[in-house]
Amino acid sequence: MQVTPMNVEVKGKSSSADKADGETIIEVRGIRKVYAVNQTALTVFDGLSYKIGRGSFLSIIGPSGCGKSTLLKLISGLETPSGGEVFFNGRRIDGPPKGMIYVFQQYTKSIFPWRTVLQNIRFGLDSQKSLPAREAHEKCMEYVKLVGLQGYENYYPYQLSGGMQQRVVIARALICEPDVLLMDEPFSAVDAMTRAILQELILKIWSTLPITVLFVTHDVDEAVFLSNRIVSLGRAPATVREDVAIDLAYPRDQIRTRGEERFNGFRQRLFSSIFLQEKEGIPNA
Ligand SMILES: Nc1ncnc2c1ncn2[C@@H]1O[C@H](COP(=O)(O)OP(=O)(O)OP(=O)(O)O)[C@@H](O)[C@H]1O
Repeated sequence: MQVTPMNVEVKGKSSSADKADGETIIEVRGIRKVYAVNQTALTVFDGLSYKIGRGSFLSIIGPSGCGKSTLLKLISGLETPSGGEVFFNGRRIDGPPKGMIYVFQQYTKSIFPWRTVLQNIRFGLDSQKSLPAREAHEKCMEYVKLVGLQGYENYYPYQLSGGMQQRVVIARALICEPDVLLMDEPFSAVDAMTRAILQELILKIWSTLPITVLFVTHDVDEAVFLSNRIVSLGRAPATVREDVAIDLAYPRDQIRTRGEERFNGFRQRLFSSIFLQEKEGIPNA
């Protein structure tokens, strides 16, 4: 399936091609997170602070189990910090706030198998019940186009590939017009080529819509390809080990960008930092 060029104009929002980190949209201030595991305390964060600029594409990387997903859950209000605070648009978060949407890795668990593509996307609009049926349909169709699924709107999930199902989930998230899209390993369940295509798709979406993307991934290359900033966490209790501005030019291209010498420079620096930590954690490695 081809990624269609996007000519969608999302009503009520201006397009923001200039994606330089803007004012702070999210602030994590001195957060602690302690889990109780088998009657012992596991401290994942012990006073982490960080500010995220509006409009950024920030990837969070780090060794396995360092707390990447936990950080995303704390930011989204799905998890409560044991100490410290998270602010979104200057307001302290004390539960999932309006304006943030979570996209998980396991699209099969987020998609409704008994609903068509259009009906799945329509579900994202259900909070706007006042929207007349025709307008709702037109809006859903805009998002079908945005994710390149035109022609498939009446298909059921079982009739779609994994990558197409993840597109449905992304469209359903975006139709809520969030300020922040939180993505936790969203492409790790699809094959390598589909993943490369979805990476380009999410970049096109990010450059079209005024959204901030927080993206958790194990894949350093994916993080460098997508992000304008990468935070690399150390092992728990996690601190920010590296905070790198990825100043490769946008629009990025799977072949040209990955061939750039500076792409490899970023990749090498971040990969070695994580790899050495992973190795330290394995006895006799
Ligand atoms: N609900 C929970 N209860 C207890 N421990 C948890 C819970 N959620 C996460 N943990 C633990 O917290 C630590 C951080 O987990 P988290 O999933 O945030 O790490 P991660 O960096 O995203 O991991 P990975 O890279 O392997 O996906 C891990 O040791 C994990 O076992």
